Amino acid sequence: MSVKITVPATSANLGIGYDCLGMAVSLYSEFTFERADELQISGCSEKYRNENNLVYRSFELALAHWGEEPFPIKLHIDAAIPVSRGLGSSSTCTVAGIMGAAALTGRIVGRAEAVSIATEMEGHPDNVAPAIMGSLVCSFTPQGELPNCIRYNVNPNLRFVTVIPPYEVKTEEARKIVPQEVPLSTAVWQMGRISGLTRGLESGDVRLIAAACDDKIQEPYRRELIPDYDEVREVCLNGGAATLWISGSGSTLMAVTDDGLVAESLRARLQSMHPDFQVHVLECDTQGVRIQLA
Ligand SMILES: Nc1ncnc2c1ncn2[C@@H]1O[C@H](COP(=O)(O)OP(=O)(O)O)[C@@H](O)[C@H]1O
Ligand SMILES: N[C@@H](CCOP(=O)(O)O)C(=O)O
Repeated sequence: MSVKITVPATSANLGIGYDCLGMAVSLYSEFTFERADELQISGCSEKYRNENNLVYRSFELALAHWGEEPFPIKLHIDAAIPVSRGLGSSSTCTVAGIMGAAALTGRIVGRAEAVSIATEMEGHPDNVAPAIMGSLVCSFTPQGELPNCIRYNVNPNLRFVTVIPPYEVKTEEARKIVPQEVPLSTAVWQMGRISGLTRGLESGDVRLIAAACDDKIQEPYRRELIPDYDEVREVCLNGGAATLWISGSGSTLMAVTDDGLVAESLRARLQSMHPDFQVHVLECDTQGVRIQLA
């Protein structure tokens, strides 16, 4: 028996919601698992074809949670989501490993448990929660409890113009430049805007989305890691997008519009300016991780 796990890309933070907001989007990576006599990994770069592969480490972690011994697998990865661009490639690996372990051992794993194990692996729930649950998710973890995940619908008229530069930004490095403490005034600034952004994404009110998207915690520091930030932002805002945020820790930039024509025009313009970038018009993914037995 083989099992195919499909996991959506995720845009974490959405600018204002550092480490607590994330949204699943319509770009996917696929992971096919079957039992084998020895570990075999294909479809990814050579450096990941070993037992340190994040998918396999997450597979082992999930088995350990359930008191099961690890066993070798044949794993094939078909990833449309590029690595270290702020679209949650690491979360796709983590989520796939957990769901692959459940499927191959015949275990039913609920979304809450999957989010909890995945958060242990990732360190923060903002990518893994929407990758598992779909849609827009706000997560927080009360002391000593499992993560609480609040799922919001996203207005289907919204389009996310996703601009992926050819260079990486490693999340680990991008976390180091975010100040560990903020003044009270910054905390207050962020709180109101997080509420405004979730309501704006639900209702499709792009004016509210634009007003709320003004982060002071991480974007002012991380934009320095993305040489094309200023130019892409200007093109998107002048071209009719409501706002733009750094997706996750970058390097991807994501502009928001409720006008499909604006989205397509921006995609064409940015792609012709930067043939070496990937530029997609994405929608919110409402389903999250999918499992198919073959
Ligand atoms: N196909 C893959 N196989 C194994 N590990 C992967 C794969 N894709 C991504 N990863 C892991 O995810 C890491 C990238 O994570 P990160 O820097 O957080 O960026 P991202 O925004 O893409 O999640 C890689 O260094 C690697 O450890
Ligand atoms: N909240 C995290 C999100 C990182 O997302 P990624 O897709 O860049 O891995 C952060 O901002 O560090």
